[in-house]
Amino acid sequence: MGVEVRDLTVRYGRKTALDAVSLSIPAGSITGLLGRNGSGKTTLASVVAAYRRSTSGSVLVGGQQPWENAELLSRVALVRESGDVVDTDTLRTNLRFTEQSRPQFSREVAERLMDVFDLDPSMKPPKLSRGQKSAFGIVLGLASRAELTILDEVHLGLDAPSRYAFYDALLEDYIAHPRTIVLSSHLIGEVERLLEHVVVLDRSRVLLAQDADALRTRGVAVTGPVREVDRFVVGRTVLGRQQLGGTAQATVLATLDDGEAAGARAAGLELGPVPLQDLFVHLTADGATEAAAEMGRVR
Ligand SMILES: Nc1ncnc2c1ncn2[C@@H]1O[C@H](COP(=O)(O)OP(=O)(O)OP(=O)(O)O)[C@@H](O)[C@H]1O
Repeated sequence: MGVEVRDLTVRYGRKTALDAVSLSIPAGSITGLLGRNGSGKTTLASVVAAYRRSTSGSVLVGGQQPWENAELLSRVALVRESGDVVDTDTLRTNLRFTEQSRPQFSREVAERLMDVFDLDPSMKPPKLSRGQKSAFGIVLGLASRAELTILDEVHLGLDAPSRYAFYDALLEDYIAHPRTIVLSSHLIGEVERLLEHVVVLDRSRVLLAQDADALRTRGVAVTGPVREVDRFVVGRTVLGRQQLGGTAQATVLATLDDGEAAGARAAGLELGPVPLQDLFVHLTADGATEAAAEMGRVR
C-alpha cells in the first residue's frame, strides 16, 4: 500500500505546517520520515492516516483517499507517542479492542512483544512509565500488521536496549510479513540500517525523497594528506571538513566512477561512506540549501 501526496498544504491558523508537499512512499518499503523539529513530520503522518484534514492538495493511500474511508483506515495504523489507548481499561483489554478492529492482528506477536518489553497486561495505561507507554504503542502498532503502519517518534522514552529490541522486532516481522512502514525518528544513526527509502522534510517542504541506497552513494568521505584532500575537493560541494595535523577528512557530495576512485586511492586518499545521519545534519543545517538543491538534481 503506497502513498502518493500531491501539493499538500496544511495550515494551523496562520502557521503553514506543510507547504505544497509532493512525495511518494513506495509500497512494501520501510521509509524513514526525517526532519528537524517542527518540519512537519507529525502533520504529514496525521493527514495520511486521516487524523487530520488537509487545507488543500491530495493524499492517496493504496490509490484511495483516506478521509472518512473506514474500510481503508482499518488497514492503516498510526502509532503516536501520545498513544491512542483507553486509559480506563487494562492493557489486555486494549489489546482485545485492537484485535477486533484490525483484520491482520497477530496475537502471537502481541504476546511476544509484551514479554520483550516486560509489560504487565493487567496494568492500566496511566500507570505506565513514559518508556512503557511507548513500548505498548509499539506492541499495538506491530501486532496490528496494518498494510500501512506509521510509527511517529515511537522510540521516545525507550531506553537503548528496548529501542534495539524494537528495531529487531520491526525488521523480523517486516521480513516475514512485508508491508509499508513509515518510521519517523530523530535517531537516524540507529534506524539507518532499516531504511530502504528516505523522505526528508525541511521547514514544511520536501527536501529529499529518494531510495536510501541511492542517497548513501551521493556522499563520500575522503581522508588523507591535507594537500591531496584539498586538491580532490576543488569544484565539488563540500559538506564538512576536519583536520588533524597533516591529515584531513572532507565529506563531499560526489558519486565517483571507478576511474575517479582509483585516481583518488593512487593519490593516497582513503574513500569511505558517509553515514545518513551526517548527510541529514549537513543538508538540514541552516544555510545548507545549496547542497540540498544539488542532491535534488540527482534524485
Ligand atoms: N495544533 C497546532 N496548532 C498550531 N501549530 C501547530 C499545531 N501542530 C503543529 N503546529 C506547527 O506546525 C509545524 C509542524 O509541526 P509538526 O508537529 O508536524 O512537526 P514535526 O516535524 O513532527 O516536529 P517534531 O520533530 O518536533 O515532533 C510546527 O511549526 C508546529 O509548531
